[in-house]
Amino acid sequence: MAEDIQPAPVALDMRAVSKTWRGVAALESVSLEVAPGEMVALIGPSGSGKSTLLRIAAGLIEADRGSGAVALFGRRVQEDGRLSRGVRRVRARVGFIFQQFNLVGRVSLYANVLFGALGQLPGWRGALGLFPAEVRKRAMEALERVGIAEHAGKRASALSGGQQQRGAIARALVQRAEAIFADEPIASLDPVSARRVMQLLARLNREDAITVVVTLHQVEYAMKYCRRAIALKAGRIAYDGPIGALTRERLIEIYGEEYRDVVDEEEVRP
Ligand SMILES: Nc1ncnc2c1ncn2[C@@H]1O[C@H](COP(=O)(O)OP(=O)(O)OP(=O)(O)O)[C@@H](O)[C@H]1O
Repeated sequence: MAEDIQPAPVALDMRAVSKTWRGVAALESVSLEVAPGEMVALIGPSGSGKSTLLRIAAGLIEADRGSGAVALFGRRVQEDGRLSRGVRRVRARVGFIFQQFNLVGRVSLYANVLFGALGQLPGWRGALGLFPAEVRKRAMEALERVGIAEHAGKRASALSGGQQQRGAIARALVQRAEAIFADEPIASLDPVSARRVMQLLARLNREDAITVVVTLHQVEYAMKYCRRAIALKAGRIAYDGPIGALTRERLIEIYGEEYRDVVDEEEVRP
């Protein structure tokens, strides 16, 4: 008898998700799917709901009661505004990267990267800092991969923003994250560091098939590194499709009339 072939579960599946903060709607019935191995830019004006969406997707916050289900790799994260009981296990499959790097400043970069493996160890080993040799080897390999191994022994707080951000990505590698959700990872970085971080995310997506969802303020970066864009406007999906089809007029619809001036100014620059 032929075996049933199960389709691979989608990496992120959100159904009719709404979120209201003290009476203000941040997300209104948002539904989307991200396939494993995609690299998706989440764009839209300030306050359009990008961070809220990413946090709900990772199970860091609960959606409103009455919302549909959110699943990662076929596992329930939350439904009807309640986190599922297994949410920690599901969350462990996602590396979350924040604008402000989120490393522990007073310990070494190396220790921060090791922390990525905490979920894989029995609690007491992690608490005592007893990381097996194999994990320590993986931590150094991850630091080499992101190009900052020579800084391993430095306190995280002594590193530049770009180095800290690459450290956060190395931590996600040690975590063996299957997806990386990056919330404005380059907003605090200079253009050279920003490019490095985006190149790194694109490389991990390409070489390791890590699913990447990245919120970006700069549309140019989205165009350069992502094939698909999801645009939010006032908590609703205003665009979901190939980045190449995001025309100037569509962008003006998303960002408002003033965006026309931004584009025009850029066009007349020598
Ligand atoms: N913790 C919170 N408490 C109250 N309101 C919040 C909270 N977080 C977000 N909001 C509100 O929800 C809406 C969406 O915010 P969100 O941060 O998700 O947007 P965003 O698109 O990520 O914005 P930005 O690009 O400026 O980071 C905004 O009106 C914001 O003020």
